[in-house]
Amino acid sequence: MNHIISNGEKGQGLLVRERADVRISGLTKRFGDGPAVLDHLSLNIPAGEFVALLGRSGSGKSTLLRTLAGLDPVEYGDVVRPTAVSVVFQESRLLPWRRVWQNVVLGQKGPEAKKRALQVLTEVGLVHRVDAWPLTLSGGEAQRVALARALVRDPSFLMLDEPFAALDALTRIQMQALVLTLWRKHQCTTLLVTHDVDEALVLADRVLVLEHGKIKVDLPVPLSRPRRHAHPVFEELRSELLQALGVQNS
Ligand SMILES: Nc1ncnc2c1ncn2[C@@H]1O[C@H](COP(=O)(O)OP(=O)(O)OP(=O)(O)O)[C@@H](O)[C@H]1O
Repeated sequence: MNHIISNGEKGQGLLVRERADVRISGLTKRFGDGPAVLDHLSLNIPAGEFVALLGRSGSGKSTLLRTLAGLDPVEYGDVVRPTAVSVVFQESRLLPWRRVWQNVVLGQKGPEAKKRALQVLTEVGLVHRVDAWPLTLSGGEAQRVALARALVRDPSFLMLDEPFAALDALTRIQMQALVLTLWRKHQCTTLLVTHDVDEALVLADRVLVLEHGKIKVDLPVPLSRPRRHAHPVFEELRSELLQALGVQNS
């Protein structure tokens, strides 16, 4: 059943429904009297697609994601997205006074909840830390718990806001591989916000660049996975994206 969460002054606002595709049309967002951060932005993400969103700092990536998640209101325009969504942020946002498994199934108690936590913690390779306290986890482990907490809700739309930005290079590569495995298994529509062009090209079916409140570049990645950085098409796409971001390609 469709359910309108917030009625826009113009457009329908945010509409949630069972289907797993995402449709955005004419989305406009400004803070106070400032310029439009999102300016009549339109975008469709078919069910199951993995999309990466790049853009310079301050270009509105997090604002778009927060709006899709329902954390910021839709004031102008229409957003239609699946009911079941999960978001993973750069920081794991775990409650330090709850054990790992309790953080995963926040609010649920009893043996069934713990069993479910064990299932998803196994998927993210962290079942051995099920009873640990968050403060004893490494940064990578904490993000695995955040991923498990996202998965436990069985999302049909998964949003990742620079989830690996604070991790070292090796851990980031391991986490990228994990995200691909989880995406394949769960087949959820996925939107990854990142600053890392190579990360976008390794993971996504399609890479977007946000600029002046609009999608400036919408680039399909016609490469099978696993992807090699040295592949000529990979290098071509990297150059194109770096140019779009105004970065010199050395
Ligand atoms: N709550 C807010 N109040 C006022 N301005 C805001 C608010 N949130 C974001 N902005 C402004 O909106 C613009 C876009 O911010 P946003 O965080 O979406 O960009 P971003 O592309 O995610 O940046 P970064 O890559 O640095 O994380 C920025 O100019 C920011 O200052």
